[in-house]
Amino acid sequence: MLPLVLASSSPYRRELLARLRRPFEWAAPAIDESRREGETASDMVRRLAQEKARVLAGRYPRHLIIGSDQAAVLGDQILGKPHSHERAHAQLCAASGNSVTFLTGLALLDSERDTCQVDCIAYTVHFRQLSATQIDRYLRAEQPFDCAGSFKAEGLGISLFRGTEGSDVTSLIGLPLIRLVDMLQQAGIEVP
Ligand SMILES: C[n+]1cn([C@@H]2O[C@H](COP(=O)(O)OP(=O)(O)OP(=O)(O)O)[C@@H](O)[C@H]2O)c2nc(N)[nH]c(=O)c21
Repeated sequence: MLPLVLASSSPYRRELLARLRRPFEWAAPAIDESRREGETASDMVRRLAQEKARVLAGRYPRHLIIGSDQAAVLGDQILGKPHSHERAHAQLCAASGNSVTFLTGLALLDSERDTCQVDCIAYTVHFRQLSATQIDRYLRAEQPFDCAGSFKAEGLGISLFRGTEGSDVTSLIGLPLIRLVDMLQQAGIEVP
């Protein structure tokens, strides 16, 4: 059975993968994450998930490598990680009263056979009407500045939601575990 590698710098993806109780190594994939002209958000996250896995194939040549990438789509905007209070505030102001769809690309690369399974999972969040004061209070309490969309759904972020739609909340948090279990099974790894 090939050893498992998570191609990610995200602590949240590591926490999610640990739920499956299989040993794994992780390494940060250094790739250019910019969107190509004319590329849809779902094509982009599928491509970037694969690139994150493939960039580590030289270092892990007989492994199953997991890559993932997320984009938050609000109308014609793509919301990335805010990295600051000001940008997070702007993202949540734009999301207030609206719906944001999180597209999460997932790739499982068998670097020995050079075969790759790829998918994109959608999860939609409907936001409450939020005042500037509520947004400030939330951001000071949770500081979700390394999270696309500027919240942590597993934490206080839930208080910002009017409702959600989607089949796997782990895809919202960053790594779609239900689909990943299918892919691992396809690659010969049984979970549980
Ligand atoms: C909506 N949401 C997004 N994120 C994080 O936002 C980031 C999306 O950004 P990314 O897909 O570009 O990944 P990142 O650059 O962090 O890591 P990489 O794998 O090395 O490329 C991921 O780290 C997600 O885990 C979230 N993290 C948590 N804990 N909770 C959430 O609700 C949540």
